[in-house]
Amino acid sequence: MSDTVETVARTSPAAVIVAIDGPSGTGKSSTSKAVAAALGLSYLDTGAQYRAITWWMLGNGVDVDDPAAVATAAAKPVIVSGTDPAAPTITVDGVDASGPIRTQEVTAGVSAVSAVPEVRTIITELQRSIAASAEKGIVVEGRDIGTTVLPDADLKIFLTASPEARAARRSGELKGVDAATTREALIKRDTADSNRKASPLAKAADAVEVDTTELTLPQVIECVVTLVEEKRAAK
Ligand SMILES: Nc1ncnc2c1ncn2[C@@H]1O[C@H](COP(=O)(O)OP(=O)(O)OP(=O)(O)O)[C@@H](O)[C@H]1O
Ligand SMILES: Nc1ccn([C@H]2C[C@H](O)[C@@H](COP(=O)(O)O)O2)c(=O)n1
Repeated sequence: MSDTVETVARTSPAAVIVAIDGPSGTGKSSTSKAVAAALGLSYLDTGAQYRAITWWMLGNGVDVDDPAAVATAAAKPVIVSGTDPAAPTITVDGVDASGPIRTQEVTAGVSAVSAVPEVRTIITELQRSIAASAEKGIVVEGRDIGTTVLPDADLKIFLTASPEARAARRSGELKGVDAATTREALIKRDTADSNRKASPLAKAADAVEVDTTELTLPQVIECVVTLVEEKRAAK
């Protein structure tokens, strides 16, 4: 029996596992949190976990551009994710990391750290165990959830949006940073995440693709809630 089959078998039969993947700024976090809250499911932001391990590396003098050094240190930090969609949390060695993991320094280093296979093995194991303990089910968002972490998920969604739309959304958050700079930065990160060898950003063959370019956030949420409800009814 594969790890994933065990994961699904340990959750209640009514539990629904939803994988939401896609490039940066497509709306994964906003959508996943809202869908989980609306349906009483847990929520896991896997990008936050990769950011947390990157933050620890930076704070502990590990060169994030040295894959061997990152691999050697990968098992040292203890990362804990809280899965309440109304108040998701992330700690590293017991310290709240929710603010520091969003800095530019972490954003610039996270693609290199998350490309290291030893890092992915540890974080993937953690993600599967969190999904397995979500009694009512869970919405897990990231880059490789449908392809690698939870290939037997009940529903897989792949969100997309044009680079222009994604840059405009991010520029709205990052006051003072122009859309062209933001666009270049997110394309650079997507390219690195899509081209790494270890479980790259990719759409699973059985994922439903939702292009959010012309959709409002409430429209995307409604679309995904409907898809989850259909899956639940068919279980
Ligand atoms: N359909 C939409 N229309 C307009 N704005 C949106 C839409 N979806 C998300 N946003 C906004 O875009 C920004 C990025 O969304 P979000 O953080 O959910 O994306 P993400 O895919 O999780 O990004 P990342 O992978 O970089 O964490 C947020 O400010 C969010 O409110
Ligand atoms: N399943 C995942 C989730 C995230 N990553 C990496 C790649 C991203 O650039 C980075 C930060 O994610 P974000 O907070 O922007 O969603 O983490 C990954 O490799 N696999």
